Amino acid sequence: MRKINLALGERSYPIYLEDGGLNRLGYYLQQLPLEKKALLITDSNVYPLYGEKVAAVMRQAGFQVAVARVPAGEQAKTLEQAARLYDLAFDAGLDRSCPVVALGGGVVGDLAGFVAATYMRGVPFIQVPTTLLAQVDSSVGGKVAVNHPRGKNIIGAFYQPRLVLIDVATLQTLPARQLKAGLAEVIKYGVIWDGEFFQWLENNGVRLLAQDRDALQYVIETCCRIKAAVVEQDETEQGRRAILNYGHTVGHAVEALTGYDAFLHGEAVAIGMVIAARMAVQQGLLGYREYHRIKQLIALAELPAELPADLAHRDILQSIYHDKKVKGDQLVFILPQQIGRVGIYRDIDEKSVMRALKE
Ligand SMILES: NC(=O)c1ccc[n+]([C@@H]2O[C@H](COP(=O)([O-])OP(=O)(O)OC[C@H]3O[C@@H](n4cnc5c(N)ncnc54)[C@H](O)[C@@H]3O)[C@@H](O)[C@H]2O)c1
Ligand SMILES: O=C(O)C(=O)C[C@@H](O)[C@H](O)[C@H](O)COP(=O)(O)O
Ligand SMILES: [Zn+2]
Repeated sequence: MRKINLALGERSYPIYLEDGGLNRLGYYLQQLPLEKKALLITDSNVYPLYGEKVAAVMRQAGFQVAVARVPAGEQAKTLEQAARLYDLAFDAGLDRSCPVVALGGGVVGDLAGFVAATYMRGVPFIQVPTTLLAQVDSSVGGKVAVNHPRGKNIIGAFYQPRLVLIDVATLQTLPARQLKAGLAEVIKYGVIWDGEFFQWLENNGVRLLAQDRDALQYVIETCCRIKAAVVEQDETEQGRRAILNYGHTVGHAVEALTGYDAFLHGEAVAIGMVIAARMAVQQGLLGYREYHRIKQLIALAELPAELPADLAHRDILQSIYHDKKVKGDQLVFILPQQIGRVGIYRDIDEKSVMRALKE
């Protein structure tokens, strides 16, 4: 078992990385000051795989467990689903010391986290991520949210979990497309933070596609350490944390404009990362060779790199104005300066955006 401690002043929480760790969730929960009633939130795909096993482990640890299933996929990240989960929390008799446990990918984690943050103004929240994307990104750092028809993650909070338990064994059942989508956020860390990690990915990416356990463990731990370091510097994204949004300015627009359906989050972010890198070249910030390396690694991960032809660039531009990084009428982009370092640019004009959207 590997452990990372994410420290935010007096508040800190453990991130456990343990192959087969689902079996020890009860033990980890017993280390926390929790009342013994819990709401376990999962989705329709994850429940048959792990739901009852995790509920049994929690019951062996003395918890009364109510299990809630939401539909699988992005469409579940809504206020309507949150309202249904509040009812279930009431029915289960949860008080303010009773945990909400998220068992699933980033959608379950964001939705369950939003419910935990707002039910009775906040109850303990436990993250048990089961996709690569959730294990390397969404389960760490406290961003929780639901979508609004007019934008991604528009209704949410910063709400840290008490505990994150990452069991790489759960990735064995993850569909290949979902694994690849998680690689987008993995590649992101190489571009924004660690050029040597990026180079490791260039040399070992195929091992990840083949679900090489050691490679996955190394990547998950590396990404969690990077995310923890960034969140510790700027928990509520007043500045530096925005670098974790690299690729998301256009990525979120692609998701919203295609109905949160045609592209998985990681796929949309991959497109956004290439466009931001192209913009960096056009702005004279990044060399063409580095841009090409980013495009090549995204291709190695079998991720999309360009916008769908039927997506109007004007619509993307309009959607970007809803981005949460926007201040006033300033468009904000996270642009690579080299592989391993990005800058936050608040002075990007519409003409530059339209130029970068073109291949
Ligand atoms: N809060 C954050 O910091 C943060 C970071 C990145 C992404 N996100 C959000 O995360 C979401 C994307 O998360 P995701 O990519 O995990 O998608 P997801 O939660 O939709 O899961 C992907 C699919 O895989 C299934 N699944 C999950 N675990 C499985 C397993 N072990 N075996 C088989 N099937 C499994 C799910 O049922 C779903 O159908 C987006 O909404 C994005 O906005 C949030
Ligand atoms: O944790 C962060 O900060 C991130 O930006 C991580 C992103 O990968 C993630 O998709 C996040 O939900 C996007 O943040 P948002 O504030 O643009 O919704
Ligand atoms: Zn993301």
